[in-house]
Amino acid sequence: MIELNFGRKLGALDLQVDVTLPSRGVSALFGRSGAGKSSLINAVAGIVRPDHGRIRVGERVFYDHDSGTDLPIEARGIGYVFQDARLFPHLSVAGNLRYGLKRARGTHTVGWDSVVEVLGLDHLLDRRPWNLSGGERQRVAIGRALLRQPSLLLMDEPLASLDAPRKAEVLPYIERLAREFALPVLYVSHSIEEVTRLADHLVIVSEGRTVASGELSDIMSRPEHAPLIGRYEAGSVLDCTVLQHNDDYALTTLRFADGQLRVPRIDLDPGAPVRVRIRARDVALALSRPMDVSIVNKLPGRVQQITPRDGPYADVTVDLGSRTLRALITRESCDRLGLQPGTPVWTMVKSVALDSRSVGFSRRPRSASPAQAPDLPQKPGAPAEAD
Ligand SMILES: Nc1ncnc2c1ncn2[C@@H]1O[C@H](COP(=O)(O)OP(=O)(O)OP(=O)(O)O)[C@@H](O)[C@H]1O
Repeated sequence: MIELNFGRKLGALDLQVDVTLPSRGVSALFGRSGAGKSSLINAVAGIVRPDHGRIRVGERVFYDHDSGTDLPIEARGIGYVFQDARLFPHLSVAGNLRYGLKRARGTHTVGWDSVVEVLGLDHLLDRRPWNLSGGERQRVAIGRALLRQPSLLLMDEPLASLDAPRKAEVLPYIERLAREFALPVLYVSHSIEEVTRLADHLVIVSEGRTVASGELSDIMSRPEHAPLIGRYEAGSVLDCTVLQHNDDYALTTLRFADGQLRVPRIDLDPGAPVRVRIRARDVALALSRPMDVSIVNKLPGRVQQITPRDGPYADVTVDLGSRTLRALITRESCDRLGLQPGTPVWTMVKSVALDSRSVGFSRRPRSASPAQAPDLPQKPGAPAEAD
């Protein structure tokens, strides 16, 4: 585990961190600009020294105020990827990668060939940084950080300087590295779309404090976090697998623990793991099974919690069986339908709300590979397929 329990006053920022993170997979640090995310990972890297507390990564104590332990930056075995690639302009791509390898410490577990393959760098090795696109430069920077054989990879908004197409190009590489190399990644971002695609664990940072920490889908599903995530973007995250495609209608059916979802066609084989983010504002509720509506995704459940917001809206959390789905509806509709905790309802999600741009489908980095994808049982009472 990674134990981060420390504080530091930085100008007006009172950084107070208290979280335990898993020692594998991607832990995202999410929060608004100025929340303290960079300061937090800089303390882990040894660039910022805490005033008190403790930082431990696995068995290694990086910082412990009480015992006076404060490992120098070089001794921490950290890989760091910044917003800008910071490559050496006079070195080729291969030269930049070799620089990482030369500075490696400890056992070499990350090999040159696997880094080149996973990050798609083979055809770039002889090129100079000025000759690369922004996305390619970031892939080289990630490769260089990995070849240092880090015990922890820190990534501070690594896509922030890229335009949308370059972001889309680099994201699958980051997903893949988290799956292929068994090292923890701390990933700083203020983009919920990126976080949803990449993270296993989510930490919300607000005004210098770590205000929520837990499994991504759990933290995303809690209405109290909506103001921190952004009211427009807040919603639920469902881990699914591809069931089948309908080529005539260009649709794909996904399966998850509580039923199925039909979405615009996605180019993945049946069995492939996929993560779907469903915004609360895209979910409607009905008291009986809607028969004559165009919406194809209809899932039964029970109201679990109703959280009225200031203004016209209420957040309704619906228990689908083993997962929850959040709906944002008006308080007026809530009253008109007489919704209470326990009320049976049908949730409805338009397929067109689940396109890859607005939602972000993703191969899940840490789930089973397509060949091993679990054959999820159907919940009794769940519809045989999205109808
Ligand atoms: N050494 C310092 N002295 C004074 N103030 C500092 C120092 N370091 C950081 N701060 C302040 O702390 C606040 C948080 O900065 P930080 O970069 O950690 O936030 P962030 O969440 O990463 O934001 P962004 O996404 O914009 O990078 C900022 O207001 C910054 O000015």
